[in-house]
Amino acid sequence: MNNSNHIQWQQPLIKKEDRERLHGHRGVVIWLTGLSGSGKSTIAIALEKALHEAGISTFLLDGDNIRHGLNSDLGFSRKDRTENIRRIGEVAKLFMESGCVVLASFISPYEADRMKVRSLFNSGEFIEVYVKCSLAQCEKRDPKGLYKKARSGEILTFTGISDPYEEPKNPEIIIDTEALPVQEAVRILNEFLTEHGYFTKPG
Ligand SMILES: Nc1ncnc2c1ncn2[C@@H]1O[C@H](COP(=O)(O)OS(=O)(=O)O)[C@@H](OP(=O)(O)O)[C@H]1O
Ligand SMILES: Nc1ncnc2c1ncn2[C@@H]1O[C@H](COP(=O)(O)OP(=O)(O)O)[C@@H](O)[C@H]1O
Repeated sequence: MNNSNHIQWQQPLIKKEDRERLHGHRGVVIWLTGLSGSGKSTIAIALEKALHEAGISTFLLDGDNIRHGLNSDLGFSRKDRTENIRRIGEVAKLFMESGCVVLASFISPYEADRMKVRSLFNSGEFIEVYVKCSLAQCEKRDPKGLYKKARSGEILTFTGISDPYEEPKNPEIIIDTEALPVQEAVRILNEFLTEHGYFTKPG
């Protein structure tokens, strides 16, 4: 039953801007989308380390990990992927509002689902990063042996093989991991955040 008619929004005294002042930087979501094996987790983990060492409050949300807990009831049908991304979008927003730099690493294969997540945020709070890598290269890397299983039919509806991946239409950043080493991707993302004022102490 939907009880939303009987729920009222509570207005807290402490706002996002107050928490950002405490952290000394802005809250933001860096949303990494791309094929399995494109390098999303590798880049997110390396970026988080660099930011943490620079004194930035971070939180990493990663596909495999979230699917062990919060989203353990979801599979890989179109409907479940959409619900997966919807819930993660809400979680990312909570962490962003806590004043953290959120690194969200999910295949998130559907443009409409990513756009819905984006619509939860104000301008500048959501940065979409397309971690670009050809299917051939992802399959060559196959870090978890999943492409092999997808080709043999052991895994059904596998992104890129038997399920779609829709390339982002207007991502803020494209990182081509066939051309750039991990540390260069980290440098580019760090530079973007610095140049756009995310690390300056909010007034
Ligand atoms: N069928 C199928 N298709 C794609 N991926 C699969 C599948 N089955 C399991 N896995 C593993 O689950 C990880 C992707 O989870 P996500 O939550 O990021 O997927 S999605 O955004 O809901 O499409 C994905 O992680 P990454 O390889 O890091 O992308 C895989 O390890
Ligand atoms: N330039 C690069 N950027 C990111 N990962 C790379 C790069 N070159 C090679 N790799 C390798 O590709 C694999 C990417 O795996 P992973 O980060 O788990 O991808 P995803 O999270 O997108 O599934 C890792 O084994 C990583 O070491």
